[in-house]
Order: sequence, then structure tokens, then C-alpha cells
Amino acid sequence: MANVKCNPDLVRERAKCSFDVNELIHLIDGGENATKEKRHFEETIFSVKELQDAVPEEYLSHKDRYENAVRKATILRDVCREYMKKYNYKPNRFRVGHGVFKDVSPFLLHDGMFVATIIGQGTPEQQAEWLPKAENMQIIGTYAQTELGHGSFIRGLETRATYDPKTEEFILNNATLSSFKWWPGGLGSTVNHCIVVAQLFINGKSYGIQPFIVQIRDLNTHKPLPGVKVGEIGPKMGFQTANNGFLGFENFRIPRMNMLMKNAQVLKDGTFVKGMNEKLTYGTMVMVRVGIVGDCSLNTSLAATIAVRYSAVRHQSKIKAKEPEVQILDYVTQQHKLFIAIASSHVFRNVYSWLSKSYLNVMKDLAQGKQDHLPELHATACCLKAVCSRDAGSVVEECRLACGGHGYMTSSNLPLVYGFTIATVTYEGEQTVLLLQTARYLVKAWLAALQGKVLAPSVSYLSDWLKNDNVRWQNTPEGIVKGFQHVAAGKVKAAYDTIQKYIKLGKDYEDAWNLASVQLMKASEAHSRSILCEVSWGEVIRTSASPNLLQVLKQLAQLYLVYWTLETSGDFLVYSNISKDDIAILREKYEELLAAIRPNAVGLVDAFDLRDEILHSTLGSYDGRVYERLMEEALKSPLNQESVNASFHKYLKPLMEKAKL
Ligand SMILES: CC/C=C\C/C=C\C/C=C\C/C=C/C(=O)SCCNC(=O)CCNC(=O)[C@H](O)C(C)(C)COP(=O)(O)OP(=O)(O)OC[C@H]1O[C@@H](n2cnc3c(N)ncnc32)[C@H](O)[C@@H]1OP(=O)(O)O
Ligand SMILES: Cc1cc2nc3c(=O)[nH]c(=O)nc-3n(C[C@H](O)[C@H](O)[C@H](O)COP(=O)(O)OP(=O)(O)OC[C@H]3O[C@@H](n4cnc5c(N)ncnc54)[C@H](O)[C@@H]3O)c2cc1C
Repeated sequence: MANVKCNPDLVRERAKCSFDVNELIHLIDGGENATKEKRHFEETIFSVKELQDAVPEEYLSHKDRYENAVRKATILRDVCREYMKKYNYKPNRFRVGHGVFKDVSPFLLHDGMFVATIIGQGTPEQQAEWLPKAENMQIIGTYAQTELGHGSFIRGLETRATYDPKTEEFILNNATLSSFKWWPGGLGSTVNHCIVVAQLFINGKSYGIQPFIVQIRDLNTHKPLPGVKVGEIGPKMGFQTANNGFLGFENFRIPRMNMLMKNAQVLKDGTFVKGMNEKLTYGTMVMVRVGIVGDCSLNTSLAATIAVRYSAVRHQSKIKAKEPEVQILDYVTQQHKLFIAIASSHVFRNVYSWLSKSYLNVMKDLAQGKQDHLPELHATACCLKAVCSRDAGSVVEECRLACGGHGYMTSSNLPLVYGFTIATVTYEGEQTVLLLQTARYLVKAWLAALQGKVLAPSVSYLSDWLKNDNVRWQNTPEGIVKGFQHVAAGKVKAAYDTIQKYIKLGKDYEDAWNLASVQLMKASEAHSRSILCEVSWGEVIRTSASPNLLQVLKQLAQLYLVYWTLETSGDFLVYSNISKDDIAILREKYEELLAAIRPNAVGLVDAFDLRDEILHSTLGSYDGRVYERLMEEALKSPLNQESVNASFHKYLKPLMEKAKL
């Protein structure tokens, strides 16, 4: 990239950088070697001509766009397979996926959830049967859980799997419209198999929801099998190439062994054998929620790179009347909009790494029959997924707005990035629903704290606060982290007290819960924020890096802490011992941090190391040729391929002539 002829503003910005950009790239990637491998892999992918689109996808019809995405998905699969064989390297298909598809791959669910569910929910025999076929794409699958009528409340799903002991089969049925599966990615026209989550019935008795592996299309003709009704759900706000679909069954029979039986089992005679914990059936969702925190980091870095580079190139208005128009990045309001995006990406990455470790530890425990830490993992993954995805959506939109009118151009890629980022707020558990799951855990933890019990590490601050809620405020990073814990503890207590108040007024627990649920949701958000602050600050101070880089990483981490303290200063005034003067000091600190980060802004986004092919942006490319690219892309419009469009003769001319009469 270094030899590319760049916009002079970007050249100046890069020269100003106080740290070694390569050092940060290696730190993010996990070492110099990892960067080399990543770059070699990406170079290989993006030099494949067939993966490059001659015409921007947006000009294609819905159908052509889908077919083009499938074409590229298959090529990408082949290239990756060869690459893995040759270099023994497991590539990050997700990152290059944004380059290849702009949006998302029709195989996203195959990799992300179909294969993962076979691994997580299948017995060793079932894995041996389906995993090799799924991994080498002899079969292509998705995860079909959500229905027209139910997504959040999984226990309310209506698809039925009724066991027939005579034939040792399950009979799948969708008797109502609301029971039709709706949303699964790839289901529309791509997959031939899916994991179907259905209500198990044996001898007329319900045994809750269970996962089944089901072939829905003929492997040769791709026609839906008799008894299967399947199709695509149509255009959406984003995820245009994900090929989301609907599905219903009519007396469709599958063998008994197609129920994934790692947890619960159905024996030949119809005996139901309970698993260790029925919630383990929800395991794939927990895994993906953890992964989404990592996606939030990538999505935020995409938007930050585009908006920061553009803001360095774009000049508009003046700060001082007699001086030239300034780079818009010099406006402190612009820095306020953008630097939190850079900081958030680092926070999400660090928290993802921390959460992944917890996830892997709990998986190891579960393999040995220990489930003590499962509730804490579930509660933590739920609230972090909810808050990170919401933050990422807001940050991406703020970056888009920060690019003014050009941010509204599809060619900036910001609308597309927003489309797939904001989807994460809803899929894999809608944000409010997940925050309320965590609130259940917090309320239980609060009760345990009141009873003097020892709490799990992520909530132990509740007991600390109970012992001493009068800690003096300190304007240090550690003091701010404590402050967030005080806010969270105060909110958990307030929500709990509200439930108790309603119970005393004669409400039953469920109604009291609903009445207190805005407070419960806010308590859960505050709990997440305290984890995000504590974990990210902790990771940064433990980072081994050169003094120059460490200084910049600390500035970013502090910016995150101060930004969110100021954003929620009302809560701090209510629930911590912060004073108005402390808030004024923090405001000053915030301005100092923006000024300190300013010279490094371009270097920081360069360190996300996102190739132009991944950014897909007229505004964010490495060379900063913004106006040239905007014009080049505009000229690709089919309307610019003819000097006069037929509509002139058909409609405009007659209109003008009629007006003359
Ligand atoms: C990097 C990412 C990789 C790949 C990406 C791939 C694809 C990405 C693109 C799109 C894919 C999208 C896919 C989907 O959206 S799939 C569908 C996802 N659907 C959901 O997430 C539904 C959300 N709803 C739920 O999870 C549950 O219904 C809910 C947890 C809200 C409630 O469940 P239920 O009603 O059964 O439980 P409760 O009665 O409320 O609670 C009982 C008890 O159980 C505990 N619990 C609940 N869930 C879990 C769990 N997963 N693990 C452990 N424990 C769990 C809960 O805390 C309660 O405990 P207690 O309070 O002690 O009673
Ligand atoms: C892009 C995209 C891809 C998807 N891919 C898949 C897929 O591959 N496979 C799949 O199975 N599903 C998929 N889904 C479905 C997704 O998982 C669900 O849409 C999601 O879980 C939310 O459920 P819902 O649509 O039923 O929302 P609802 O639950 O109906 O939410 C509507 C509103 O009701 C509120 N609400 C609901 N319950 C409660 C409650 N208990 N307390 C308070 N408020 C409540 C919510 O907060 C929300 O405001 C996808 C969705 C999207 C958008």
C-alpha cells in the first residue's frame, strides 16, 4: 500500500503518526506472523478475477444479485479449500467475505450455525455421519429456528416433530401459518439441509424444543422434497445476498437418528431421556452471541476507517476567517463523532477475546459434566451481545452521518455496513429480550449478595458495593471503572426494590417484573458497560507494547471510559459519589484526549489494515482519491451508458408537449 499515490492530506497525516502502525497491526492480528499470513491469504483471494464484480452489485436485479453471490461463494469456497490444503492455514472467511460480497454470503449460516450445531448438538456418531459432508459442502445447510409467529420466545415455537415408534421416525408438521419458519439465511434457494428446531411430541406429550437435521431438497435436482414448502422472504433493509427463507412441512418423515441427541435422546421405543440441562439445546446461540461481539469490532473498524480517511481529505468551512478551509477532521465535533468509533472497535476486540476465553472454559467444563459457570456465561454473553451490537449500530450510523451527503451514497459503502451491523441488534436474540435475560441473573445475584453469599466474578462488585457504597470518587481510569460498577449496582438495587414495591402492593412476581422492566433493562445495560470498561481497561494496561503505542492505546481506552461517563453523567450523579466539579474535570480530560488522538487518527485506522477491496468505499480508500472515485463510480450507472434515456421519448416529451396545448 505504501507505494500508492496518495492524497497529500493523507500523506501528511501518516507522517504525523506518533506510533508504529505495523506494531499495532501485529498486536491486533496476534503477532507479525499472523499479519503476514492474513495478508498473503487476502492477497490470494483478491487477486482472483472471478471474485471481482465488473458492475456494482446494486445495479443488478434481486435475482441476478443472488446468483452472482452464489457464484462467488462457490469460487471463494474452492479457493479457500485449496489454500487451506496448501498452507495449512485456517482463514478468516468472514473478513474477506465483506470484500467478496460487500454484504453477506448465502453460505453464512452454513458455516456459522449449521456446522456449529452439528458439532455442538450431535452425538459422535451423528457428527461422523454429517460433519464431513457439511464441511466439504456435499450438503449445504442452515439453522431454521425462528417462525413467522415466534422468534424471541423459543418455547412458543409451533413446528411439531411427532415421534412414530412403529417406523422409528419423526413426522414434521407446520399446521398453522404462524408456525412457518421465517428468516433462516440461505434457506430461500441455496440450502438442501437445515437444522430445524421443533417441539417434540411423543405419545401426545410435549418434551420441549429439540434440534433435528432435515434434508429439504433433492441433492440432484434441488427440487423441494415432497411435503416441503420452501421459498425466499424477499428484500430487506440489509442482508440482501443472505437469501433468507421460509419453510413449512406437511407430514414429512425423518429417521429417529436425525434428532441431534448430544443432550436429550429419544430411544427406539419412544422413551425420552432428559439431557444434563435442557438449556444446552440453546448452545449454538450462545456461541454466535459471543462471535457477534467480535463482529462488532470489525464492523466498527470498517466505518471508522472510511469516515476518518474521508474526514482527513475533505475540506469544508473555516475555523479562522482568514485561514483556508480546514480538514473536517479538525472540527472537534467531528473528532467527538469519530474517535469513539476507533476506541469502541478496540474495546469490542478486547472484550471479545475475554468472552471467548470464558466461553471455551465453560465448554471444557460442560464436557466434564460441570455446569456451574453456564448461567454466568449466558448472562454475560446476552448483555454484551445486546449492548455491543447496539453501540456498533449507533457508531456506524454516526460515522455515516459524519460523512455528510457523500455518506448517503451507496458507493461510500456506509449504508451497507450499517445494514449488516444493525441486523446484529435483532438476530441471535433481540436486544431487550437479551438484556432482560441478564437482568434475571442480576436480580438473583443481588438477592444472593443480600444473603451474604459469594458471587460469581462478573457480579462480585454487587457484594462490594453492598459492603461499602460510599467510596470516594476518583478521576482515574480505575476510579471510573469503580464508578460504572456503582451505577450498575445502584440500578440493580433500584430495579429489585421496585419489584418488591409492586409485590407489596399486591402484584404477583411476573407483573411486578414487567412493571419494573424498563429499570431492569437499564440495570442490565449498566452492568454491560461496567464489564466493557473494566475488561477493556484491564486488557490495555496488561498489553506489552512499545511506550509510544501503549500511550496511544491508553488514550483510546480512557477516551472510551470518559465518553461513556459523560454520556451517562446523570446516572453517575445519582448512583456514585461524583460531583459536578468532577464532571467538569472529565469534560476537560475528554477534550485533551480528543486533541491527543487527533494526530494519530489516520494511523489508527490504517492499523485496522482493511484493504480497499474489503472497504469497498469511494470515501475510505487508502489513497484518498475521494472525488475521483465518486465520479468513477457514478459513471458506472446504467443511466450514464446512454446519452438519452427512452423515458424521455415515452413520457417526458409527451408531457412537455401536452403542456404546450
Ligand atoms: C461470528 C458469528 C458467527 C457466525 C455468524 C453466523 C450467522 C450470523 C447471521 C445471522 C444468523 C442469525 C441467526 C438467528 O437469529 S437464530 C435464532 C436466534 N434466536 C434467538 O436468539 C432467540 C432468543 N430467545 C432465547 O434465547 C430464549 O427464548 C430466551 C433465552 C429469551 C428465553 O428462553 P426460555 O423462555 O426457554 O427461558 P426462560 O424461561 O426465560 O429462562 C429459563 C432459564 O434458562 C436460562 N437460559 C436461557 N437461555 C439459556 C442459555 N442459552 N444457556 C443457559 N441458560 C439459559 C435462563 O437464564 C433461565 O435461568 P433461571 O433464571 O435460572 O431460571
Ligand atoms: C437479518 C436477520 C437474520 C436472521 N437469521 C436467522 C436465521 O438464520 N435463523 C433463524 O432461526 N432466525 C433468524 N433471524 C430471526 C431472529 O433471530 C429473530 O428475528 C430475533 O430473535 C427476534 O425475534 P422476533 O423477530 O420474534 O422479535 P419479537 O420478539 O417479536 O420482538 C418484537 C418486539 O417485542 C419485544 N419483546 C418480545 N418479547 C419480549 C419480552 N419477553 N419482554 C420484553 N419485550 C419483548 C422486543 O423487545 C421487540 O421490541 C434473523 C433475523 C434477522 C433480522
